[in-house]
Amino acid sequence: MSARASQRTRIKICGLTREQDIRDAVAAGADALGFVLWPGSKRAVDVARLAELAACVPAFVTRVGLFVDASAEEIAAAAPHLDLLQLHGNETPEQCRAAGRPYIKALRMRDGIDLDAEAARYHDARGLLLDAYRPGVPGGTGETFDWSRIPADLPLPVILAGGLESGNVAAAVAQVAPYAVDVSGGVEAAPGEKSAERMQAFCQAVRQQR
Ligand SMILES: O=C(O)c1ccccc1NCC(=O)[C@H](O)[C@H](O)COP(=O)(O)O
Repeated sequence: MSARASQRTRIKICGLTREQDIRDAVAAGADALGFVLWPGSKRAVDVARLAELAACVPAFVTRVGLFVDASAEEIAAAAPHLDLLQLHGNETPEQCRAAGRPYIKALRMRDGIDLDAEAARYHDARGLLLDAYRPGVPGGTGETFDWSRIPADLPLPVILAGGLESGNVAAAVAQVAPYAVDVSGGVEAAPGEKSAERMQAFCQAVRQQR
């Protein structure tokens, strides 16, 4: 599927830690919800908490588990509560495949990254999530990157991430026409605590554009 297909933009809200935030995100119109299984995150949940939160997600909303260089055992323990993996570390294509689950590969936009080559390496990914690069920080930086660096004809769906919020997401969608947008810090009241108003504003801004 072309990353720039003319269809509605999917919305993923990442870093959910509270049941009410899940209800508010779904009411706002989120298509997918992300749960951070990396213990180093301010938004981390363990598998027991993931199980509780995942049980609150209604049908037809995708439960995405975010991992950073996790072991196969760690992924397998969480997988029963997830629909999709988001592999956000330095996982090789072989490690991604070894998880045996549908996955999206997060790529941080370091200088010189060749997205066409990365798309070929991760050809069986369900999409490429493109995020800002800050050395030593695996993700959730709240920073944008230069969207003009994204080739127009990538062969995988593009999930645009990094520093999006209600004030810039319409411009991002207009410029990149991604398959989906991903937001975490831009819809928070505090780390790990989403704001119903900010999620509403974000989803409305996306919908007004495409
Ligand atoms: O959220 C984190 O703490 C995190 C930690 C390690 C890897 C990824 C992490 N978050 C990723 C995301 O929340 C999103 O996929 C994306 O990076 C957007 O984040 P933001 O810039 O805050 O909107």
